[in-house]
Order: sequence, then C-alpha cells, then structure tokens
Amino acid sequence: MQKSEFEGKIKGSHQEENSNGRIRIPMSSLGNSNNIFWQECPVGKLERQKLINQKGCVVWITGLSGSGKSTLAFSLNRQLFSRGKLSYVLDGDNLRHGLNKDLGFSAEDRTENIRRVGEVAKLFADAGMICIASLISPYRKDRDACRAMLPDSNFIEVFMNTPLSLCESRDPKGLYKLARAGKIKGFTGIDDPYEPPLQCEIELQQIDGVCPTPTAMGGQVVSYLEEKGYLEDQ
Ligand SMILES: Nc1ncnc2c1ncn2[C@@H]1O[C@H](COP(=O)(O)OS(=O)(=O)O)[C@@H](OP(=O)(O)O)[C@H]1O
Ligand SMILES: Nc1ncnc2c1ncn2[C@@H]1O[C@H](COP(=O)(O)OP(=O)(O)O)[C@@H](O)[C@H]1O
Repeated sequence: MQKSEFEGKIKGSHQEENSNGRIRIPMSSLGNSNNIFWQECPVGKLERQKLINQKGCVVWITGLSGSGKSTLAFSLNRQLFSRGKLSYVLDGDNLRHGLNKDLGFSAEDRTENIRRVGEVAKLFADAGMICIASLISPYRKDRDACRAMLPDSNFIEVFMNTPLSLCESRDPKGLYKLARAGKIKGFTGIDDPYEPPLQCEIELQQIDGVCPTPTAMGGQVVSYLEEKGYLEDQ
C-alpha cells in the first residue's frame, strides 16, 4: 500500500491492519476528541497526481490589505489554467463569507482563520491541486505552522512586499480611510501588526518605483513552479 504524507505525521503510533487490509491507527486523544482512528485511503496521493497529471502544492500569498494578493492569485490561477494545470484560489475575503464567517480580526481569530485555511489548503494539495491561498496572514508563527503541515517543501510562500503608502493610496475598499479615521479598530498596518516573512520562496515588489503588472507577477510565480518541477508531467 502506498504510504501517504498523513501517515508520516503519525509515525510511531500503534498501527493495526484490519480484515480489509486498511490501516487503522488508534489515537486515544486528539484535540478535543477521544477514541478516533486514522482511516488510510487505498488510493494514494501519487496515484491521484498521475491520474490528473499534476503535482499538488500550496502557494501561500501574504501581504497587507491592498498589496495585490487577490490580483496575483487570480492572475496565477488563469496562467496555470491556460497551461492545463488546475489550481484553486482560497481568498481570505471570500472564505470569511462562509467557512470563517464566525471569525473576526483579533489575534486569536486571525490565528484560527489561518489554521483552518492551512488545513483546507493541505487537503487541496493532497488531492493533487495547486492551491493558491491569499490572506493577509500577518503572523509569522501562523504561516510557519501552515508550512509545517505540508511535507517536502510543498509550501511556497509569496510575500507581496508592497509599501503601506501604496496600499493606502490604492484603498479599493475604503478601509484604510476608515481605519485612519478610527472607524475600524485593529486594521493591519495601521494599528495592528504585520510581520514580514524572514525567509520566503518568492518576494514581489516594485522595481525602480514601478509595480510590475499582475501578469508579470503571476509569470514570476509560474517560472518558480516550473523551475521546481511542479508543472512537469506526472
Ligand atoms: N481589521 C482588519 N484588518 C485587516 N483586514 C480587514 C480588517 N477588517 C476587515 N478587513 C478585510 O478583511 C480582509 C482580510 O481577511 P484575511 O482573512 O485575509 O485576514 S487575516 O489573514 O485573518 O489577517 C481584507 O481583505 P484584503 O484587502 O483583500 O487583504 C479586508 O478587506
Ligand atoms: N500589480 C499591480 N499593478 C497595479 N495595480 C494593482 C496590482 N495589483 C493589484 N493592483 C490593484 O490594487 C488594488 C488592491 O489589489 P488586491 O488584489 O485587491 O489586493 P489585496 O487582495 O492584497 O487586498 C486593486 O485595485 C488592484 O486592481
């Protein structure tokens, strides 16, 4: 049976093979649940990737509000689609309409927001998809925790290093204006922190004071994926 990356996570656990040849790994306690078992799926990640001719990974785009995260995510999504590679965008704003609609913007809620999206992104990558997550994700430790969920460097962190002044001048939703007027409290970059990555795979920024076009930025990420073999036939 092909071993999945999930199995590695629970190495050392007592494993049992049942009459169907399926591996059951008992866990007496995990989070708030007791007596739960890992069910190993007989179709593994490598088989899925071969079937759809893709290699799953997570492209995690972080940056201030207005830095261009969604724009890059959608450009990358389109460029990959044109090359016959299926990707899916998990955008912070959109997820807060559903999966994360119970969360606000306190440090705890942002951490939970990123944790949930990290878990979902991991599932997409396990399915063989190129998952593009675009969230402010202001805390380094939260992004690092998502990275740690993904094995074999399948987490590609992209930092939109757009100056606050430019983000604020764009202000497409008028939120900076409200934050400056004190009508939104705890707005990232104004009165809430943003911790830039110390080591990321890709950093996108202005060149000689000019912001590259969304297509050029998407192209830079595509080139990285190509160089690292993510777009090769499986
Ligand atoms: N207080 C505060 N701080 C930052 N952003 C705020 C806030 N309140 C609302 N918004 C809007 O929410 C969008 C960010 O959601 P995220 O899920 O990406 O945020 S986070 O990763 O949990 O920090 C963000 O979207 P983007 O502008 O696309 O980044 C804002 O439109
Ligand atoms: N590379 C770019 N060049 C010029 N304008 C951009 C670029 N990327 C984003 N923008 C513009 O900046 C604004 C914010 O972009 P958006 O993708 O919504 O940022 P975020 O998702 O980080 O909040 C939008 O009006 C968008 O059209």
